[in-house]
Amino acid sequence: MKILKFGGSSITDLEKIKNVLSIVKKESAQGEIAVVFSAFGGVTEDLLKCAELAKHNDPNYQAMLLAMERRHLHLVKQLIPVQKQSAVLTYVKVRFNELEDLYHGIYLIKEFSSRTSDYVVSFGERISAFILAEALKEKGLDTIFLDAREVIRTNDAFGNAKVNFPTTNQLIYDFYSKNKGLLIITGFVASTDKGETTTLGRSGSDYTAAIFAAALKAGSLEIWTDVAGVMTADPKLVYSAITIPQLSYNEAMELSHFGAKVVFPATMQPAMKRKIPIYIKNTFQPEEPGTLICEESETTKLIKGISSLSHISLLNIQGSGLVEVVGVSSRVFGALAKSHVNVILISQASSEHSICIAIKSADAKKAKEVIEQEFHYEILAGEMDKVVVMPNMAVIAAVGENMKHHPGASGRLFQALGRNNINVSAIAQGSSELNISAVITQSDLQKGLNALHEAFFLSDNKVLHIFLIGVGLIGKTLISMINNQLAKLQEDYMLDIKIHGLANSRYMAFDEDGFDLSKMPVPSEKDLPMNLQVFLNTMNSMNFSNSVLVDCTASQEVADTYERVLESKVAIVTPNKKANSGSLEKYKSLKKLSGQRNIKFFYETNVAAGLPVINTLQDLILSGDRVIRIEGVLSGSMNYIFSELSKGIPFSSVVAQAKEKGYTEPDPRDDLSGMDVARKILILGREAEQELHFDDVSVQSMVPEDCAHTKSVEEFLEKLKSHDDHFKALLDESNKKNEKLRFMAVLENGKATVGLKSVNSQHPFYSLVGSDNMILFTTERYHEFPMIIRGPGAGADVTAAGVFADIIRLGNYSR
Ligand SMILES: NC(=O)C1=CN([C@@H]2O[C@H](COP(=O)(O)OP(=O)(O)OC[C@H]3O[C@@H](n4cnc5c(N)ncnc54)[C@H](O)[C@@H]3O)[C@@H](O)[C@H]2O)C=CC1
Ligand SMILES: N[C@@H](CC=O)C(=O)O
Ligand code: NA
Repeated sequence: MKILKFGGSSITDLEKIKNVLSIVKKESAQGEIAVVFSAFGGVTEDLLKCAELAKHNDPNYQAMLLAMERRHLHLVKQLIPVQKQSAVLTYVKVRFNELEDLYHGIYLIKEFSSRTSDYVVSFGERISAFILAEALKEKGLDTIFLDAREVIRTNDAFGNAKVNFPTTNQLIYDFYSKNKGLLIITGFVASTDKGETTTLGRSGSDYTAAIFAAALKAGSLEIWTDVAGVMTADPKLVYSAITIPQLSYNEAMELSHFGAKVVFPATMQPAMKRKIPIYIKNTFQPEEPGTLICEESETTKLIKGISSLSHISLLNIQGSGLVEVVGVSSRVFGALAKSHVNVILISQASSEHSICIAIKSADAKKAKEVIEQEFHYEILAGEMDKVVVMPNMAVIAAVGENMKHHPGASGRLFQALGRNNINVSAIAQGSSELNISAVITQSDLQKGLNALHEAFFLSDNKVLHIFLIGVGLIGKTLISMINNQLAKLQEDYMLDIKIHGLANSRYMAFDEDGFDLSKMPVPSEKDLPMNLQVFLNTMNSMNFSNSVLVDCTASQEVADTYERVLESKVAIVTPNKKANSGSLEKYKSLKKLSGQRNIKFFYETNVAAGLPVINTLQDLILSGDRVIRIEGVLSGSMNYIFSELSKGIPFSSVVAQAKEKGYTEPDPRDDLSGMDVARKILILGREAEQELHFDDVSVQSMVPEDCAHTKSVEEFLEKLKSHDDHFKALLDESNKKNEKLRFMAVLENGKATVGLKSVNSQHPFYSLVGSDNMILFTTERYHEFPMIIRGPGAGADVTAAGVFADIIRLGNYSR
């Protein structure tokens, strides 16, 4: 024998009802069953609303009642063939006539007691189960309608009546023995010894089903609902939440305490007592296994689920008067109990100097008052401080019996929170080891849930969640590099990378599951118009742990958001130089923010693309070296341009080629004007801990005066042609001396110069070719001979690879 229960959400309309009827038919073919039904979706609420209207003398209750009646009559007509409808229609009509009388009474005396309320709402189940029993007959099933008021006996605590189990069990058994057929039972309703109607409280239909399962010693109990079982976390907050295959009764209790609303285990007690397995099944995906709740569940996972409670306040009670004084906690909890404040979590360290208590925020003011009252004299005497209230907190909890046998659960939990920069304000774990709870700020809750979910449930891989602004040359190359390398990273490095947000200057797109990178997802008109604020808000609202903003634009506007991004605990990786080469204050403040909050900000490609320049310099400084002089060819495009020029190609053509090859900035005037190199030497100087401002850099521009204000890049390149001779003359002059033209930067004594030089064959820059960069660091340690870094310093591949390497490096710091 198996008991099935269908809630209101499974029977809201004709289509859903038909689906339920076929599930019942199928199940009944496989063995003996009995079925408990709730009222049709929304009916209980409507019955109550109607009563409220009547009680407030609002005649509109009549129209509402009529609508309810029509809804039920209509369902009868749709479910039962015409020739058999009349008896069922009569049953429904008689019930609604009774209801009409009842409401009229409420309307007249303007009173709606809990006794009347139970009677009124009982009509919902009584009508739905009756109609469904008749409809099932049409499917060839031999059903027997059972109004549970006949068999479930309770006291007269209306609204939440207590069951008299000995009598109830006997009555159920007797009814079952005398009536052979498929029992269709009204959920939720019961009656007193005197025959007054009562109801069984929250999730009462589940309770009815559990009572029947216990009384009939059922082999199992199935709760059919509109979700796929109990999930590992709230799927509204954790997109990757999955169904938990098995839970023990204890685990189900713990999870439900924290608001997993699928089952309310108190209602399952009768079944649990008899160790009857309970299945939570999805009416709309009946083939899915759902969740099994039983005495001892199996699992390979360390925990079963992650849960949370919002709107919590922490009270901190502390002072020297607490230490080694017997009875303090009894007084604290006594005072709270007297004023009906429920304590959710308690934590006291062995120093006994403070007691920390989590309660509902709604109780915080009252709790502070009563505790301060209780300790009035201690506070006056300075032995105890006033109670400190921390509002806007949440409790996050990992639940599972397996923690008992395996060390490391709490380590994993706190590591995941810590790596995501989530501060833990209080901790509690009972010796049952069924639950570890941490109190965190409410605004960190979603991120915390996701961090824990990743840490405990997803593969053991770390996942970086990327939001990429700038899907241009570098951005696209990066996407395809990640795509090519993903499998290897997942396998060998246990790192997974997902891109959830993409934007160029016109459009943006999001994907909670992560874009399919093999399809080169470039945002277009089918997506959303780009709006930077909306992009960042969406990124924050997705609230992934290990989120990274990758900025592959050259945009000042995007760079200006970095502080806000870091503040929202999202790491940044970027080749965009605008943030680090702006004001010195801005540069310092970003570094400080990233350092203090431990949110990474990586920008290796700001200088010399993928060449390890920034990291090397940072290592030198961190290990105590001091930079004396930096000399560099820092522009791949400029090196290419002057190298190619020497082959006799006109200047304007080589500039166009450099752009074509992806060496230049989005606007090549940024390279030719020396601005790009100026930015780079400024960044290097600042990385070398020098207080450099833009004014400290003198720049020689290669942009002819009349080309400077051209409106477009095309117009600029066109106009540049008229200056080819000028550049040819510069080249000839250098050639005459057997020298080469190099666009270089030098930083020494707090001043930098950027410009074109002619260098002889002795100079290290003489041998550079193509898009090469070369950087010479003369430092206290590298004094006699400088440290030299050389190689291609511009281009899509070497830049995207550098950005990619920064992203991978981030993986080392995340969980
Ligand atoms: N090309 C290279 O060799 C190197 C480039 N970089 C840097 O990489 C960055 C990207 O360069 P490329 O990919 O070559 O440029 P690109 O012009 O090909 O791509 C830039 C992308 O950013 C988008 N964009 C611009 N402003 C935006 C905004 N406000 N909001 C959203 N999207 C915006 C554009 O629509 C475009 O998709 C630049 O900062 C550049 O300095 C750094 C090292 C080397
Ligand atoms: N335009 C730059 C590219 C990298 O910053 C260059 O030419 O070096
Ligand atoms: Na670099």
